[in-house]
Amino acid sequence: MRLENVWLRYHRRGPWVLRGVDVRIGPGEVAVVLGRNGVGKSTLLQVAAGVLRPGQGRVTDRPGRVGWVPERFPADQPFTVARYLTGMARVAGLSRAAADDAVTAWTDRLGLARFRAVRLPELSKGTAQKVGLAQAMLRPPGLLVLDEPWEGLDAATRELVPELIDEVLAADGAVLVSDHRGETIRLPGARRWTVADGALTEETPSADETVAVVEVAVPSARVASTIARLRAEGHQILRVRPDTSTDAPQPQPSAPPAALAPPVVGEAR
Ligand SMILES: Nc1ncnc2c1ncn2[C@@H]1O[C@H](COP(=O)(O)OP(=O)(O)OP(=O)(O)O)[C@@H](O)[C@H]1O
Repeated sequence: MRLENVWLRYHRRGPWVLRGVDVRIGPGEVAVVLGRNGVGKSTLLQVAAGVLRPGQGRVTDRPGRVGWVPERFPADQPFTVARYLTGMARVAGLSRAAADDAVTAWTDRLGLARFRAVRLPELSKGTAQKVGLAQAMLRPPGLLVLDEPWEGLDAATRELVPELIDEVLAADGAVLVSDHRGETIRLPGARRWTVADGALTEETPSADETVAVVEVAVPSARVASTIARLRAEGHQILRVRPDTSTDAPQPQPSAPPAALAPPVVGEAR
């Protein structure tokens, strides 16, 4: 997909928010959009997603299926979670049966199962954000656009966001994500676009930004505190999984101590 000389302003005589943005993103690529508050990150994402049309310039080769997660999910709609998501799945072109399956799968995965019969306006902000995330993923998108997706989410769902991004990339989709909390700073392989004064510049990655994934094992009781400490040190938590080796025969006394520790925390720097 390419944004070609894109200019955008919200009012006829208003200031230009985007001034001649020219950028391209390909299948399997993720770009993090950075910049100070009010600089135009959301505006850029909305142009990319097709929510806003540029005043001048154009967007070409946008994938057919776009998943758009706005900064604030518009929860002021008179539907239950299940009705809303099923409707969105149908709009995305799924058959009734496939829509039902997708809604079940995504509400389960995002911890929304017990909210299926709850009306959108009654949801907390974080739960509504999860519905926004589910809605974008019901049908695998060729372009996933996430505007500050970590805002208001609980810790477990925040962990899931990089996983969802990876899944879209693995299926050759492209992902754009804005971030003012620095959560994506170590999204492995992400391009970094900075918006300032209406223009977009791309940082060229330097060699010391390459990442490695390190698995560490900690006692179950210390998982939460370890995650908090690693995050505070600027590491990205990729996933937390139980240690399956506890199902295996007991290790011999000579086995390394790591084999005895139950859960494993994966992290990258
Ligand atoms: N619907 C709108 N009508 C008029 N002006 C708008 C509208 N939406 C955004 N703007 C203005 O456009 C500029 C860019 O806003 P935008 O939301 O894209 O910035 P942002 O970088 O995403 O900010 P934040 O980090 O606070 O979300 C701001 O000056 C904002 O006030």
